[in-house]
Amino acid sequence: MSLSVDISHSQGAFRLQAAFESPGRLTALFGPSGSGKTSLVNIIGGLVKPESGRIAVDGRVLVDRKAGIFLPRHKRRIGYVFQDARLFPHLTVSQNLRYGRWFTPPSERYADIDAVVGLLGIGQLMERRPNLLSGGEKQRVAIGRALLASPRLILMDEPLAALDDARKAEILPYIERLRDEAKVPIVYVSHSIAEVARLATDVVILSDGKVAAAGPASEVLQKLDLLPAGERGEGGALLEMTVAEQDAGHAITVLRSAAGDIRVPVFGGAVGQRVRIRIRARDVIVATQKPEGLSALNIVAGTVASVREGEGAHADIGIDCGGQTVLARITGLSLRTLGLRVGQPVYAVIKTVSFEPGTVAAGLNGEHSG
Ligand SMILES: Nc1ncnc2c1ncn2[C@@H]1O[C@H](COP(=O)(O)OP(=O)(O)OP(=O)(O)O)[C@@H](O)[C@H]1O
Repeated sequence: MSLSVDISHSQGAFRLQAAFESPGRLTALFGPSGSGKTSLVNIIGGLVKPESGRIAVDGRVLVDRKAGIFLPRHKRRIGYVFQDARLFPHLTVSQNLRYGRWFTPPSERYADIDAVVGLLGIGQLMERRPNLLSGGEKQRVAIGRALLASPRLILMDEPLAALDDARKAEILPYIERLRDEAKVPIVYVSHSIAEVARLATDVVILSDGKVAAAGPASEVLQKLDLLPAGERGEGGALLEMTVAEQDAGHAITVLRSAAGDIRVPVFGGAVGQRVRIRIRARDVIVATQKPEGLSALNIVAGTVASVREGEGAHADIGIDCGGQTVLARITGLSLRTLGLRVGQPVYAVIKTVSFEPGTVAAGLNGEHSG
């Protein structure tokens, strides 16, 4: 899959100038309020014609101002999912879903209704009208309707923003399945690191209309200073691991990767299941010798791979643990006291209880670029 964007556009005093390439299945557009996320979504969707530039999805050009190409909205084959589900109130779920298919020529329909209903777990809702659905159920139906139009790209603009935490938790696994099984690239707008860390294969950080960083989620979420200020404390490493053991007696799950074992509060996956965990940089302690007599259950050996001193009193230490990088945010004072330098063997210490629900999730199925 591929999404290629290189556009500029002015709206009043605001100038959006965005260029990035994403090979991933779910590209998160991430940034603070007013950074240009919705403007970019509107340009990708064809609601706004950019002053200059080009956008292509899987090699298909949606707009290329130099070449005089501007595909109108209805020819872009883009499925939208907004914050509010926007279902037709007078139609049942089944009718809402089928509505999505009307506008796609039969020869171009790839989405099968039974498969979509199964993917989103909405089979028991088919005869209900939207007013009898919970917020999370409505959003699942809205995703189904978008998917049944057999789109070539799905644009999700803060689809969870209107839901409470319990409803968010309910719907996230379905978006993960969509990402892994639907074989259609997704652009996902959010300003929550928790969501982005869970879902994104690739991340584009927008700041004041410009791309501050773009690349694989595991790399971009380590650039703490580029993350929106309010979310910086949530940034850190994303590690791909496998469920190795369930220690029911202690309500702990042991995860394994080349980085070593990590113990997290019990997570319901089966042994062998791939998971992705987020380790916040602020939850990691660096030790130059293996600590003993410590309550923290996770002591992971590694080597200092990078040292970046921030503008404040802190420093970000990248620790290579068996090929995956764990990031630690420590004070500049600790950096100097410990004399940390690239290549030095160290231990990353992480408390098990720092892995709250949502920091451990199903891993990516299939290849990164899918
Ligand atoms: N039609 C318009 N005319 C002039 N300025 C506009 C127009 N639409 C948006 N803007 C400005 O463009 C900037 C980017 O807005 P945009 O809605 O894209 O940001 P955003 O990142 O999606 O924000 P949020 O997270 O709050 O939705 C803002 O400063 C906004 O005021």
